[in-house]
Amino acid sequence: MTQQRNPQNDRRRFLKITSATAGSFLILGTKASGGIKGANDRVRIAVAGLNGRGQSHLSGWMGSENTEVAYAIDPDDKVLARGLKGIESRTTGSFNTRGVADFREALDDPSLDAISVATPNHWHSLITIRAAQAGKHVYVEKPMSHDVVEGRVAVEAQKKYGVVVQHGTQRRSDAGIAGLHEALKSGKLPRLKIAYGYCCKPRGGIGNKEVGTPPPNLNWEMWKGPAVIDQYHGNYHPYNWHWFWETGNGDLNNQGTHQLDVARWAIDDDQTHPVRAMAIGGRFQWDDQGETPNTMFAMAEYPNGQMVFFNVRNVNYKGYKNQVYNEYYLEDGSVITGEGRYKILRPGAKAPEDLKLEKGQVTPGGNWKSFIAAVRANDPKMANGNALDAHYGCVLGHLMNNSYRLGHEVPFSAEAGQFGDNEDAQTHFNKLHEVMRDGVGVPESAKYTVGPMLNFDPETERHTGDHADQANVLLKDPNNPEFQIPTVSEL
Ligand SMILES: NC(=O)C1=CN([C@@H]2O[C@H](COP(=O)(O)OP(=O)(O)OC[C@H]3O[C@@H](n4cnc5c(N)ncnc54)[C@H](OP(=O)(O)O)[C@@H]3O)[C@@H](O)[C@H]2O)C=CC1
Ligand SMILES: O=C1CO[C@H](CO)[C@@H](O)[C@@H]1O
Repeated sequence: MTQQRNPQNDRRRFLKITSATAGSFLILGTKASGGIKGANDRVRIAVAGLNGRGQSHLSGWMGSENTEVAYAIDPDDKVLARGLKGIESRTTGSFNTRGVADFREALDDPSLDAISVATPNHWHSLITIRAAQAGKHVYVEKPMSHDVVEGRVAVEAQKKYGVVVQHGTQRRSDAGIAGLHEALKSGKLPRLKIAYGYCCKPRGGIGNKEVGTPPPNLNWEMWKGPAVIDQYHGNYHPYNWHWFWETGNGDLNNQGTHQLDVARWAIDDDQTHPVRAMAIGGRFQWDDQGETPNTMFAMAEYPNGQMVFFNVRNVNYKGYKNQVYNEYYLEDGSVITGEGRYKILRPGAKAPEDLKLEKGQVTPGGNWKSFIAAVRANDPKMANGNALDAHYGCVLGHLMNNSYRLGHEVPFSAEAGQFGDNEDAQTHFNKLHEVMRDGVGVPESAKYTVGPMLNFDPETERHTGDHADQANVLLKDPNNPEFQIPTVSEL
């Protein structure tokens, strides 16, 4: 996937894409409607990935003023045709949307302003990087990166080409959450000790599917892209790619990316990455093909001593408690809960009290309209959840996952956690363990996977110390030759 700079494009340094994809391009189109009606400042956006979240992207852009979906992109003929039909019926033919299997074709169009990415995770950084090089603004779904190294390249590409990159962490557009974090950082509230994220939503196993040949409607090379996958099986798509390491990041960096990002956002502004991270968990009860854990307790520590704790719990059971939110443990012993409408339980108090806070600073309009406003203003600073914040939030999860992936099995017991002298971590892990033992009914014969405490250097973005050699391998996925992530110096 080689690209060369085209100096003729002054506005966005459009890059001509020189390499062709394997296989032929599929070009479809919605019914032409007598031409584009919008004024010159109409934002023309491409949507990549049309199956699930891509539908929300389409609705978001269709609900934004003077914005046209110029391209619909999907490597699956059937999904693409269905997507185009939906666009046509929702816009009564007023868009002139082109359907393509290969995003590079959209990036090749000088009249395109932006691309929104709702593909599986292994594509997010590469499309972001190539779009930035082509001078296109990017709305990229969470997690912006599938590994640590590609996330950094995406950050540098955004900086170099000056495009807007907004991360699909829509809580970044919530002025209520921004207000709480501003209050925590300004000293109006007691100092934050632990930012705790929960991703506890019930899910089920995915069974086992035989390896075989991809269906004829799927351009498998374009689906795989940068991910090295030995053999196709039907469990990769749609959606269940989340539970395989080469394409997904488990629920920690799936649903959990939202809560990881909120937790990291609450940490002091001068902190970038944690210096230590570890995780313990397992894939309990489901006898299936999935690789990522359905249960996890993880912790990370920043250079200033502030911590992030995280809890993933997906195994359903009678009495399941849904927890998809954040909590804030403060140094004076207070605990803040609630999202948007916060309550604080102060030490010694019998009940929590309402926390009345000023709204914080965000670009207004919610996640979709704020992005369009930033694109129209050509101002990357207006992004609610910019590339750098996206990187820091995603890396937090990647480091926890790295620890888990290097873990060893120990008996399923409350003593399994190895948190040094961190009593808070032991207390919170014990709560998870009790739910898994008493609620879910995980048998004593089961095993936890306990990851090592990994050290990380926030400057070099490399693991250091014990286990560094193995952990550094996990910082960068292998890529297929045609879809290599460029290095920063190649940008
Ligand atoms: N912010 C939010 O609240 C949410 C965010 N998301 C994020 O959105 C992303 C998509 O998730 P979801 O829709 O659930 O996943 P799906 O698997 O349902 O959809 C992904 C789509 O992308 C297509 N695709 C694969 N490769 C490419 C490519 N190279 N170019 C264009 N399209 C491609 C897939 O093709 P095929 O049909 O062949 O599989 C599929 O249609 C994820 O990263 C997820 O984290 C998801 C839900 C909510
Ligand atoms: O299951 C899901 C629904 O909510 C999440 C919100 O981002 C998705 O990413 C996830 O795949």
